[in-house]
Amino acid sequence: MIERLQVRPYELPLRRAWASARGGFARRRGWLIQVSAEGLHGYGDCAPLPAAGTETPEVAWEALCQARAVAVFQPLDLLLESLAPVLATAPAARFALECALLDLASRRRGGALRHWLSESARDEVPVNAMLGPLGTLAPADLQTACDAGFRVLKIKVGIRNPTVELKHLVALARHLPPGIGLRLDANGAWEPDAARRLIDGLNPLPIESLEEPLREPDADRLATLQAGAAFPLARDESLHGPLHGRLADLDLAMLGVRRIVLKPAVVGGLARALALSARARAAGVEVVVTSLVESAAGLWPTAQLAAAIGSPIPHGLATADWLAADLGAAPRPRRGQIDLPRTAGSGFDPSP
Ligand SMILES: O=C(O)CCC(=O)C1=CC=C[C@@H](O)[C@@H]1C(=O)O
Ligand SMILES: [Mg+2]
Repeated sequence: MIERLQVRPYELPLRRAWASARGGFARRRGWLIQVSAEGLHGYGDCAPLPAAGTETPEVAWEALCQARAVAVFQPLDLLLESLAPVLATAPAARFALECALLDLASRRRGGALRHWLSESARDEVPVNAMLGPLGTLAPADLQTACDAGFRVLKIKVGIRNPTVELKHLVALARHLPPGIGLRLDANGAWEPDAARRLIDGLNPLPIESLEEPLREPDADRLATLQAGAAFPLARDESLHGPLHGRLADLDLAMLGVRRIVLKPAVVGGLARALALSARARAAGVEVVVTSLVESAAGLWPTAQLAAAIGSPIPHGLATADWLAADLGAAPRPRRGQIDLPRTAGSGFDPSP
């Protein structure tokens, strides 16, 4: 039975501004959720980012207020169901509440959250380095990430002229050690012709994947591009535009791409992301989990989800260093992976 649900606002500055073809941000604002029962606490993070596909902060706040109003004396496993109508359009709020409930439930059981999600969860998660926008990068930046043990380096593209960007990528790739791949994210920047030319130019380079190449990403156009690409194309935010309501019964082999990117705060929670990933992998589609550049309270359960999914492809969870302050100790990669603790719950504990 839930005894208390607290919602605390926070605001965390970034060390340097985040930039992408969809805009950026210099700070992350959200709410730390704490659910309490029998002397134990569970935590979740609601940090909406509409550009990535979540609800607005106003809609999330409304949903959290409703949750706070009805939570006390509810059984843990019934809260989300009782709020289904309001949470249907508030995935970041739903994610936060579910994380807090599952963190508490797994602490009560004395096991790690990943084992609540899957008995065969791994204890470590391979992750990519997130280097930021291409225009800011020199070979030394890539070398630093390689020296830290990352095998996949993610770079934001689609911000400057495509010909300039291609030249820059060719120059950077010349300095890459063997076995290192570049993960590019265009965040929907290009028209089909520009995307086609870019992909032709990228094909000889060590590109690990390319997220969201197209401004209008319909499945046929993506499939044509994918057929000419030597690496996986991935859908991320375009899973949640017009497709969103149809995701539940969509054949995921028909998305036009070889990979999907799942952000549990956009999908509406850990269990939903896990189910979607199982369907994707059964359809032969690769899955990558990424953060929403949120606080440690959101990053820990997202890393637990990635461990439960168990996909060997590096996940986008090395974002804690982008924040100049945090709500607690965050998962930090070592040698290109996050090692998850054996302790009960998600791994998050708030700083005193
Ligand atoms: O994937 C990563 O390594 C980090 C997460 C990440 O890149 C993103 C998080 C939030 C918003 C986006 O700009 C971006 C993405 O589109 O994947
Ligand atoms: Mg992306």
